[in-house]
Amino acid sequence: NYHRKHKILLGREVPKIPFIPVLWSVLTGPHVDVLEIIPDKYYEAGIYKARLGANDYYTIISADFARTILNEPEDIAPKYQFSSELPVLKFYGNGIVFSNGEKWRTHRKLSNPAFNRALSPHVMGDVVLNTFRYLQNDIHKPVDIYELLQRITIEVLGQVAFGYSFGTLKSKELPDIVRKYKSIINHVESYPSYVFPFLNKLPTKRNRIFNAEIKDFDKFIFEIIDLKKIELAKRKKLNEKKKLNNEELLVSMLEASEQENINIGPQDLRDNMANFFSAGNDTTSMAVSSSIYHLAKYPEMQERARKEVIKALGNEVKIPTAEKLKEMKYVNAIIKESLRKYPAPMTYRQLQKPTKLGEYVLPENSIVKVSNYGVHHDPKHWDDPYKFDPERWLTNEKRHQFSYIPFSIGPRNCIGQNFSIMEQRIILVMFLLKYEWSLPENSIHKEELVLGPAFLFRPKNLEINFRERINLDNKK
Ligand code: HEM
Repeated sequence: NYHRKHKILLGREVPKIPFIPVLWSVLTGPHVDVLEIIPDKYYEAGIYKARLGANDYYTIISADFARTILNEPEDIAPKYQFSSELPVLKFYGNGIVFSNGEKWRTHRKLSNPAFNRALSPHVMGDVVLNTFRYLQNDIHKPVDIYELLQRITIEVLGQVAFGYSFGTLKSKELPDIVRKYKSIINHVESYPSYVFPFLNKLPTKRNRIFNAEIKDFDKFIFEIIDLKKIELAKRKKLNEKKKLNNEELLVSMLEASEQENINIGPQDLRDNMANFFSAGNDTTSMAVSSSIYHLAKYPEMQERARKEVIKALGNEVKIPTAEKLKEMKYVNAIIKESLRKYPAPMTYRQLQKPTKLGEYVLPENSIVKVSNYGVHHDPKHWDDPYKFDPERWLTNEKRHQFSYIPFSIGPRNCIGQNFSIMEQRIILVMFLLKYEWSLPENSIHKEELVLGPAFLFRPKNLEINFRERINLDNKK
């Protein structure tokens, strides 16, 4: 009667995941929603819900439902607002990733010019060359590939975001600020802090360390912002023709704010730098880890990819051009397939109006997660969905536009997707030229990639054996 009186649509009951798997996932640290293998009954519905703490979370695994949610204007399906007590918001602040409304629109407007310009492969390529030097003396030992890729992506982001070299590839010892940053991210991803928010207020040792690390990270970013502002003002005063390198995200944002006459304060700049930094680091590291892992598991794919690279670039280690990178169809199919199997699973929205999804009606204020992982494994759109198969990208088969959404689609899609694709291509192509690689005999990943307990996908101690094909003087 209440529903009828208030003209609220009624829909079918959304299938619910039983409490035990949800609890298990919380205790063991989830990496994919709650379910790693999604039963067909949920695919028939295209949606399921799970109760965590005080809330029901609706998870969308159908391409059609994903289209409905992701195409909603950003004020109808805004990002879900986590409580500001949570470590995730203490680190991300009110930057582009979690803000909504006018704030988000301003962030996006000021960030667009930097991400829309054509990228040069040289900064990334130089970092990969430094990686080869870094690995040189230890190449006979197994390499923790995810850890190595984090070093690479952090170094690339430091240089591209604010023209700063962290020096992650100079020695095994990580620079102090990078160690703190990684420790911050570990805490941000700790699941109990979401389910039992009161834990974040307790004066525990971990909370104290976290707060101190955030303070140090902020100090570091604020100093860089000040430096760039001074440099920019100096150049303007001298009316220098030679501009600052506006390929750097920070400089580009400062310039865009002047041109658009929008005053962006240091806190907003800090928040956005922290957002670009963490949104672009572990995601890309995971994507390349998956490509390298699958090429280790399937040596015939590795050989085929290498042949393609050598045909395009010659049999020597060099930085590829952006045009050459696009030509390599098989390498690009591997990258696409890696992003299909292990996408970034975080897309939380809170509906501002009741929303109809097929036979279901989600009430106003529902918390909805579009599961890129779920959508990417729907047997309606993917044959043998759990199989790693780059071949599926080499046919002309037409697919539902929303069946493949590793970077999301719609107003809140990933602003760094071209950046990441370029980075993945450069790393993979240069590694294929420089090394051959395989899984160690006793690898726990022989059958399937074993994931660690984290919010984003992350391999568990993935070691790879590398063998040098060509040395740095291009001798075989
Ligand atoms: C393989 C690599 C990457 C993947 C899979 C990925 C995936 C995604 C996804 C799914 C979203 C939407 C999140 C949501 O709706 O809640 C997103 C947003 C975002 N990504 Fe990425 N991303 C990657 C790399 C990057 C890089 C390299 C950067 C920056 C340097 C970046 C910056 C961002 C930002 C700033 C947003 C928020 C955009 C907005 O809300 O307007 N990402 N990303």
